[in-house]
Amino acid sequence: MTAPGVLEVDDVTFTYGKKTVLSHVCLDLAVGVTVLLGRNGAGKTTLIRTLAGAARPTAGQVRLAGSVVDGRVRRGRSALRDIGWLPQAFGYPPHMTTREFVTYAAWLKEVPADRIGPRTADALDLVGLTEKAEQHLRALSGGQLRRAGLAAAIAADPAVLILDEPTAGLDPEQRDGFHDLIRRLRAEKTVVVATHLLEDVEALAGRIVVLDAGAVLWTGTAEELAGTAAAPPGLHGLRQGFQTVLGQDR
Ligand SMILES: Nc1ncnc2c1ncn2[C@@H]1O[C@H](COP(=O)(O)OP(=O)(O)OP(=O)(O)O)[C@@H](O)[C@H]1O
Repeated sequence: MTAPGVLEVDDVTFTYGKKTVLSHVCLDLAVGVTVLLGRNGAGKTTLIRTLAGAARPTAGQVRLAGSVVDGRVRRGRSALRDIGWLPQAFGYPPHMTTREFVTYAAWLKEVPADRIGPRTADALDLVGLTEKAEQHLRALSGGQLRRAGLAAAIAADPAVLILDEPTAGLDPEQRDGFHDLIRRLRAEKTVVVATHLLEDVEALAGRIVVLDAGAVLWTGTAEELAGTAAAPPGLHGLRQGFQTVLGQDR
């Protein structure tokens, strides 16, 4: 039996027609933060969608606590209920209030009726949107909207939280706020963050998985990444390390 919260990626391959976008990806994602780092087009979003059960692998499986994550209900309880997902861009009903949006997300994830109110309140509190709870989503700023999306993703208190480029397009202050939030969640959840920003890697630490051309090229810590370029940790060292790791592919 796998440890609770471990998302197993077992030899996952994904193709669009003849184009292979993920190739034999194997990962065990455990409690804490794992950063999926890769250049544009490396396959991060495709892997994220596969982890979230939004895309079914062409071959291989994703499993959570032994249940296959593919959108189908197995043994009466879908693994998807335990997975929260914040896509890069998400559609939202502009006339819904923030509270209605998060409440709806909790309902979709089948949170028991008497728990929906408290869970929604907790999620809004965690992302700092309690004061905006009765505002329409269309009135929120980009950063607030992203936080509303995060509140929706955590509304059912999932064991796994999957975030696709959560800090893209945010200003430095909003980005710091998001990093703080993720650091708070990582103690008890399996958090997977796809990014191409080394600032995210530096702020979130955790485990790094470098994805390139659809394959896992390297895994390790931030210190180890900088170490591949014999550089000290820090943004500059991470950049040098990332380039060194990518260069090893050629
Ligand atoms: N619907 C699709 N049909 C065909 N090819 C696709 C489709 N979606 C993505 N791809 C291709 O799959 C590859 C991986 O894309 P993906 O979006 O997963 O990468 P990414 O690492 O998330 O990139 P980015 O950082 O730019 O978001 C790219 O070459 C992309 O062009």
